[in-house]
Formats: sequence, structure tokens, C-alpha cells
Amino acid sequence: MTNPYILVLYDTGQGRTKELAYAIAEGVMNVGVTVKIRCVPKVSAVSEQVSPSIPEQGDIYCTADELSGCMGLALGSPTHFGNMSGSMKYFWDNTVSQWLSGSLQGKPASVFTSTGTMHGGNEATLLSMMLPLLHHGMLMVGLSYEYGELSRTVRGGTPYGVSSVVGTSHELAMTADERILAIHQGERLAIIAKKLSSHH
Ligand SMILES: Cc1cc2nc3c(=O)[nH]c(=O)nc-3n(C[C@H](O)[C@H](O)[C@H](O)COP(=O)(O)O)c2cc1C
Repeated sequence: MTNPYILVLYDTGQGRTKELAYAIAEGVMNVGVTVKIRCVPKVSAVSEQVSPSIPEQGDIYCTADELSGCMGLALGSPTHFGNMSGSMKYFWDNTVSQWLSGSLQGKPASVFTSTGTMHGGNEATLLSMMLPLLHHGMLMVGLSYEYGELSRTVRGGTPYGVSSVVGTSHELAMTADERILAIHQGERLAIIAKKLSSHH
């Protein structure tokens, strides 16, 4: 039997959402909880060729069992027109069996995104990612204003979850506030997941 773990599941184009995923994972590990970092396969407009089940590089794809077995979930996607990416949406459109079995019911979940511009829809993306998670019966964990960085940040970071504003050419490095908020988010999610799982 594997240790209880938090699943950090993300999609990324240029690697910026992945950076946030790793900062959140750092927060999860800070409170002594095991973390699994996974990504989702790309959806292609050309469907004659099936992509390999294990990616050639980077993090491995999330399996159905890894999703069902997590004690909590951090879900991240780049902002694509104010919404999660098509690949991430496709992933959730294939989770009917988890929905039927209720394997995510009552588990905490948290969302994160990276975005080109300040007002290009990062908050809308975060809210859009909550929708399938709420259908699965998950309990949403946001960021709290107890973290001073949330009031101070001049770029990403919202009460709905952490965001990172990367610039239209990905020229902006993650700010210290964005990074610290991502770590806090991982810590908060893991602490709540531990409390909830101790009641089972
Ligand atoms: C198809 C597409 C749509 C995008 N739509 C938006 C958008 O609505 N608002 C925005 O600020 N940035 C938008 N961007 C920029 C991405 O949000 C940005 O490149 C991304 O967050 C970088 O993260 P990644 O490296 O994980 O892909 C878009 C990028 C792509 C490829």
C-alpha cells in the first residue's frame, strides 16, 4: 500500500505552470506529506497517431488509479482564453468512472494557473477549474488573506488559488510573492488533507 499522497496535476505549454506545480509540491512536502507530480497528455487536432503512454521527457501522465487514490489534489493549467487548456478539459471529460464511484468525494482540492497578462483571465481560469472538481464532490481550498503576500502582490496570486503572470512572451520570472503563495497553497492543502483523512 502506498503512502497517502497529494496529487499535483498540471498541464503546461512553456513550462511556467509546471514551475508553480513544483512550488506547490514544495509546500506539500514542508508539512511532511508525500506528493506525486503528474501531467496530462496533449490533445491533438490530428488523431491518427496515438501519443506514447509515457512521455519522452518531463513528468509522467496521471493514471486513473493515481487520480482516484489521492488524499487531495492541486490542479493547474495555463490560462487559455480565460479557461483551462483543452488538454486539461479533455482529461476531466474522461473521469466519469471516478465520478460514478465517488472516489474524489470529500477530498480537498486547490487550483493554480499561469497567465500571459494581468487581466487576461487568470481568475476566470481558476474558477473554471473548480467546476469539474465540485461535480466530483471535492472540497475547494483557496488561499487565505492570513498570508500577507496576497494583499501585497503586484502580479499573480488570488484568493481562488495562486497564479503567475508570465508576460506575453514569457519574459517575466515568477515573483517572490507568487512563489511564496504557491508554497503556502501546498502547505494549506496538505494540512487540510491530513485533518480530513484522520477522520476516516
Ligand atoms: C491558446 C492560448 C490561449 C491563451 N489565452 C490567454 C488568455 O486568455 N489570457 C492570458 O493572459 N494569456 C493567455 N495565453 C498565454 C498563456 O496563458 C501563457 O503563455 C501561459 O500561462 C504560460 O504557461 P505555460 O508555460 O504553463 O504554458 C494563451 C496562450 C495560448 C497558447
